[in-house]
Amino acid sequence: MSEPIANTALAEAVNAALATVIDPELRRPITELGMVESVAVDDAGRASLVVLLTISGCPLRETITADATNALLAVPGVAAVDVELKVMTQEQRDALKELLRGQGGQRGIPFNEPGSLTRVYAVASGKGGVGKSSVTVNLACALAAQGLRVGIVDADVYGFSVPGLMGITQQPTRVDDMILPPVAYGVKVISIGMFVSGNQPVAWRGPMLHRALEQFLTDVYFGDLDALFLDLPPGTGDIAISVAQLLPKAEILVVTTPQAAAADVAERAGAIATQTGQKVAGVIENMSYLEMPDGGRMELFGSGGGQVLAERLTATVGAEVPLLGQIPLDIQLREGGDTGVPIVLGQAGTPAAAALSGIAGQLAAKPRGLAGMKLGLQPR
Ligand SMILES: Nc1ncnc2c1ncn2[C@@H]1O[C@H](COP(=O)(O)OP(=O)(O)OP(=O)(O)O)[C@@H](O)[C@H]1O
Repeated sequence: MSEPIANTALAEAVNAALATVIDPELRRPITELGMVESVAVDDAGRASLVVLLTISGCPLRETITADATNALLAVPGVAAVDVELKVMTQEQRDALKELLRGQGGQRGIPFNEPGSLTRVYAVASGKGGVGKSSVTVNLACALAAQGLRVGIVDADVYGFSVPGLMGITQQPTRVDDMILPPVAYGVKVISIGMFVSGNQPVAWRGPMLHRALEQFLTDVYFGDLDALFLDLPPGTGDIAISVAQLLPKAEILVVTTPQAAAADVAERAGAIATQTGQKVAGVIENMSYLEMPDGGRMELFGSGGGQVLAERLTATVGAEVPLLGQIPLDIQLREGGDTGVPIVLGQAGTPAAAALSGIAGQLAAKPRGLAGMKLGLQPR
């Protein structure tokens, strides 16, 4: 253990600097997480910092080392930095888990707690290939870019594609029974794809899917989120039912193409809400048109499907279901998906990115979910 820093002003500046170092997975200052074991600065201005990692193979050790070094070098009076990495003891890890999960460290789905303000959106579609995953990823990134805390659960078990769309190759870190999701563009992402090796198909049936989703929602540490998106498999299968059971507060976002036939199938995906008691937050029409070089619009997949679907769902569920936006076809949207840089971040000026950001803006404008919130009144 090193000596405490004698110079109070320097000690304060060093602590303040370390408080700016954010753990890349937990997204909280390393000082709050009990990750700073000790810090000392000698007369020559050489700082010695001991950082406690959650697990020995922590994939982000280099990021933490570099961030802590840079933060300390910015402190006047610090000329050089040595970082020693150690691993937490079981006791320290337990204390960390308790800090993250709250007193008693109980396990459960945090988004269902009465005080949870997270808005949960289940992104559904009638059929595959309409751009559900691309829309999910872009909405999440657009909200994160606005400073919101956002997570994605890629529950599209048969066609998981979110990690690829966001350029994520890192595996989740396990801290005992707690899973820390990789973060890309400020969005915490967990996917079935991170738990199967290579490109193996997931041949799971209903009960297993339900358990996998339940585990994601219980064991993955998302922290306090403003919005959580679930990318569902296409159709009205088991997962949609599981989501309704596991996250009754989840609102459904239905993605469709403008084609009348696609809207017909999508209506079934949205109408499931009448059976599950969920709310339909809105319809998103994707692949609405292709902008021609002369400024004209070619409606490759017909037109009007999104509006018709919104009207039909409004009638079916008995509450206003708005058409939240129409996203044009854009090669750059597909390319952004292929390279792992969502179009709202990589090509923000394009009409497709503007349409996606417009939809994200409508979601961001909604107040954080207050339904079922406790008033916090205590009987005296
Ligand atoms: N507006 C668009 N313009 C151009 N390409 C698009 C657009 N939307 C989606 N795509 C492309 O269409 C393909 C299918 O999109 P995506 O994977 O997002 O669909 P999906 O509905 O999630 O499919 P599945 O349910 O089968 O996983 C991808 O290659 C994607 O890049």
